[in-house]
Amino acid sequence: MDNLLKVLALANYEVVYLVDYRKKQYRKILAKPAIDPLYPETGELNDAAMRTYLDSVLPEDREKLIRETQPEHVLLATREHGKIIVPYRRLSPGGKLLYRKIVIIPHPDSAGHIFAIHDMTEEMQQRLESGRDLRLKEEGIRFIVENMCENFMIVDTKTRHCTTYTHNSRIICKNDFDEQIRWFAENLIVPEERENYCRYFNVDSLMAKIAEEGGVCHTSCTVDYGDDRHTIAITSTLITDPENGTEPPFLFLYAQDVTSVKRMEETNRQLLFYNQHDKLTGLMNRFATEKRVRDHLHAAPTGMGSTFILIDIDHFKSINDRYGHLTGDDVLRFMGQSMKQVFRSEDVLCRWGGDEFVVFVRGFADEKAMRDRLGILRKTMGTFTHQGASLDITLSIGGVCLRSGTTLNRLFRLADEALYEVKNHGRNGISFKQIA
Ligand SMILES: Nc1nc2c(ncn2[C@@H]2O[C@H](COP(=O)(O)OP(=O)(O)OP(=O)(O)O)[C@@H](O)[C@H]2O)c(=O)[nH]1
Repeated sequence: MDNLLKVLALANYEVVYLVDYRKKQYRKILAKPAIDPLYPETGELNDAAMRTYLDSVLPEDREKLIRETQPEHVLLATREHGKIIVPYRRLSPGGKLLYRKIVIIPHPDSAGHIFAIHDMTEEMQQRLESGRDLRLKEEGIRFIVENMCENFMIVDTKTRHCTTYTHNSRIICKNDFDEQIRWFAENLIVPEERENYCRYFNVDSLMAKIAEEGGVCHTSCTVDYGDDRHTIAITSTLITDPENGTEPPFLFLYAQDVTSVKRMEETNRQLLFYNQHDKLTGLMNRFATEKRVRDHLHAAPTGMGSTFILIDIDHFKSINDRYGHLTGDDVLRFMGQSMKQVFRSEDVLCRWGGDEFVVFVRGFADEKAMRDRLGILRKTMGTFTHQGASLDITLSIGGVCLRSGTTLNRLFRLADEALYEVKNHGRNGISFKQIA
């Protein structure tokens, strides 16, 4: 009995009674210091004090508590199982919800039974708190999943059974992953991507790819929704069942429509491009060129050469006047293409304005090589035809090759002087400013 009391005292008991069913009496044998006044000291079973206590038990738990503490049930159940545990809730006199648990065991030294009432309020509150935390977390995850991933799929890698979650009523959900992938391929994926799509979503190779790429892998595909084409980004990863960590993992795939993001990226890319380039020829514009040349000259080591060339289409105004503005535009476009063919991609090629063009060659000041390239450009421009007839386009070109550091203003002034020499000598020629 001493041992038993010690055990009970260690547990979070509230009060311990000895109940004698034969004498129909109960007696309090142990209680916490600040005991609830509703617990009577001693009395007869079903007396007024006991009924008052039972009245404080929540109605939905009361019936079960009465039933399980009936003498016949207690005698039978404790003989069979050794003890009875009945959890219940009651209200304190101040109206506070209390969680209790009654443990009934036969008294080792007498015919009676020990009724130990445990206070479980704190424990239950903690459990409810953590349960609520978990529920909130699950709600949060559900929200993220539903809003971020419009569609996702969980695939049992052992059986290939898949569950597809989708907001898209057009998607027909299949139970088998391979069948689902086939359905997507045949009904949504654009024909030119179907083969690759099916190959990518082969479970074994996808799992190998996930492992190779450190746990997550991404792809994108183009789908057709009627007249609309969408870009869908698909992320694949593996998840394990938290309840059964030894089972093979599940494949988790989620898809996001990134069409608007892609469009925005493309618009931004175009905006950036046309901020620096001339729309008609695709060459760099004057603003971007000035910055590029200045940046280069600023960073270039002393002694690094550079070439700056000004090119003017001869009598361009009369081309416009004779053949129309649109043909003039064609000539300008042709000039842009020809410059790109003749010079290297790292050279700065610019439409300075109107019919005037600039070439800036970084780290290179070989006049002969430049004259050769400009010769090809002049020849190419001479091949321009309009409605089958040659327009005999000629160029006036002034340039300067400098072997030492300088400024953009100086380069421009020297090239401009060389250009005017050509113009003063009847156009259609090349002149390079000689620097002593
Ligand atoms: N078609 C077309 N014409 C343009 C464009 N920008 C400028 N121009 C025209 O280009 C012409 C340039 O004339 P000018 O500066 O007199 O040059 P030019 O006729 O080549 O005379 P020279 O340089 O002395 O041979 C002007 O008539 C402009 O209207 C354009 O984007 N498209």
